[in-house]
Amino acid sequence: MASAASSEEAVKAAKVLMVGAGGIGCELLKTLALSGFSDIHIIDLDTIEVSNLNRQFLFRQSHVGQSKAKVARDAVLKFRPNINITPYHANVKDSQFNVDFFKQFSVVLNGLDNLDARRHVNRLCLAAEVPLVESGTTGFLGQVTVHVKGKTECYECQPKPVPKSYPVCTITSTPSKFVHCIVWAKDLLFAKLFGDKNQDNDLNVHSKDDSSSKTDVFERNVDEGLEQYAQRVYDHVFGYNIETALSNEETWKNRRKPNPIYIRDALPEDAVQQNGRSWDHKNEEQEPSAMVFLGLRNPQEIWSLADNSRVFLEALKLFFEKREKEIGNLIFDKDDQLAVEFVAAAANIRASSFGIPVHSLFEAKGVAGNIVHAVATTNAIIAGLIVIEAIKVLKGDYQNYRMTYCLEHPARKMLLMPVEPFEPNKSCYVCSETPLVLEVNTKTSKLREVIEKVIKNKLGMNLPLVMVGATLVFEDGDGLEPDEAANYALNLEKVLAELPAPVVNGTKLTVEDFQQELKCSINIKHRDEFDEEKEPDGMVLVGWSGPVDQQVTSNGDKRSVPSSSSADDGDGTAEDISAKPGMKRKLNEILEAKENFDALKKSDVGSSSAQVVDDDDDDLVMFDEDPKQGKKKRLQ
Ligand SMILES: Nc1ncnc2c1ncn2[C@@H]1O[C@H](COP(=O)(O)OP(=O)(O)OP(=O)(O)O)[C@@H](O)[C@H]1O
Ligand SMILES: [Zn+2]
Repeated sequence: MASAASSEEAVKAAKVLMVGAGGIGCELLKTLALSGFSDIHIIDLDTIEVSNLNRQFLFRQSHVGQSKAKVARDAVLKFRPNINITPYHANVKDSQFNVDFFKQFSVVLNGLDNLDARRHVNRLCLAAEVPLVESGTTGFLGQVTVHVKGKTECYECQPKPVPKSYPVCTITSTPSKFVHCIVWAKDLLFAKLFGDKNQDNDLNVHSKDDSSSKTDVFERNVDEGLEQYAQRVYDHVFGYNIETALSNEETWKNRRKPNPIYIRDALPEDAVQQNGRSWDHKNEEQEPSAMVFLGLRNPQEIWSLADNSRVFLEALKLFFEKREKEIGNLIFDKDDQLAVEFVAAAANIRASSFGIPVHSLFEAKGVAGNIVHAVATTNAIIAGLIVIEAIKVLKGDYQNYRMTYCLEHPARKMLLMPVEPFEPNKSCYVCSETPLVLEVNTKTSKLREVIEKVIKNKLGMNLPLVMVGATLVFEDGDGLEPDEAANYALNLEKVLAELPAPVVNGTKLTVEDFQQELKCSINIKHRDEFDEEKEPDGMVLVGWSGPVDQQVTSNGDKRSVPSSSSADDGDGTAEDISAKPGMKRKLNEILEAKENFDALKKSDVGSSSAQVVDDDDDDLVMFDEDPKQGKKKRLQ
């Protein structure tokens, strides 16, 4: 029992940092405490919500609104009063959690739900040389990976699958699946009516009366009653726009034609009767809901076209009546009841028009919010595996490190698929020193664009510093002298070739983020032209296929499984895995369970909510999980 004893010692001596006290985190904290860990620090930025209570069992109704990290600590101290748990109700990206902070820990354990925070922790762990055990779950799927500097790959060594996306024309003109109708309702119609009016939008906004003018039919006319306005929008998007689309016969040669739907067809009798109703003033406090107003109680019920039409009109009116101040700034949020009602109803009416099966509000919400319902048992299994790997890490037992996948369909009676970890990727810019290559038009692109599009967005740096040779051309962050700040602000607006130290073909840039202690070199390659559709940034990081376009976010960090990470060809086969450098072949047998493997490949394991899985070959981004990020969209 020598190794058991040493495990015990390792556990006792360990000082552990847990990041995230959500679904996985609650299970993890409990398991750590019950396994003998006695010095645990927890960071979580969030407070407890009612929707957490079904699986984050350290929390109770009375804790709603309180810090997750603090309540989790108190709950565990009740059954392990003699251990030390230090909570931080804070963002792990805060500057207090710098490299020195990370250095005090023996191991870091992630129970996060987004790519941004995961990348940040990865970088700090590398800089502090502290091992990281990463994890993620999506419904029945889960995974745990071990990242030890120099021994295994880092979290960013392999690209993560980008979120599922759809060609714009499928969304605007030829939907064939319910998800296409949802994306239309959410990213086009909802955004047009309630979001930023200045954003590009592919909805046809001109009516037949004034198709030559610039008037936008979505603008409410002065003196136009709300009911009249709502009906006009309805008729435009479900009637007129469909008729216009039908006039292009080519489109429908090999497709089923849609039916235009006008309000008079959907609600022949009572369309006008809706006029003049007023909100129940006694219930002024309640969240406005078209469903509640219309007496539709069951979100799992499939509504008729008439009911969907009523919900559509009512929700639109309620936005104007009750939430007018927000109009112009709204971004679809799956937790916004009225927004979900509007999007569900609009998607269903569009689906009816295109002969696509309609769905309940509950199902529509799941699709619109990219929700995969979290499974408490998966979280518990994953938390157990994290502790197992953490103990190996503490003992330095690196021969036995495993990344483990929790599968949806047990194969050969196996629920878990352990895989030997990959070696570090020699061309990973995060954990190796391989320079990146940036193709850019140095005569037209400004420094600001390179910093925003490449250094911050793609490379994930928060407070970058940019050097051209030995000349500092930009620095971010507090503490700059006013003249320095002014100088950098000037540089930002200069094109690369005109910077004080000119950036031209062959120049080497050094970019650095002190907070993340990450430094990398970028070799500049001048290129005159870029394809607007395929290369919308107007610059390309050559060979870079990392988690670039991951708006993924709010909740949707995407972890990759071994195969999908290699050539990004989406063909996840056992061969792909075994061929991966550093990968041992002994798991081929297990990998024959292709059903499991495909499930893993498609489902982007890594968070409690994931992209909608779709089998189209489209690769255009329409989804966006992080409301702070702009919508990504490219035409094919
Ligand atoms: N940057 C961050 N710093 C600290 N904690 C974070 C950060 N990003 C995410 N978290 C925390 O990670 C946890 C992830 O847990 P989980 O996936 O269960 O999400 P959740 O928000 O609790 O649930 P859901 O999103 O399903 O409603 C959350 O508690 C969240 O607050
Ligand atoms: Zn790496």
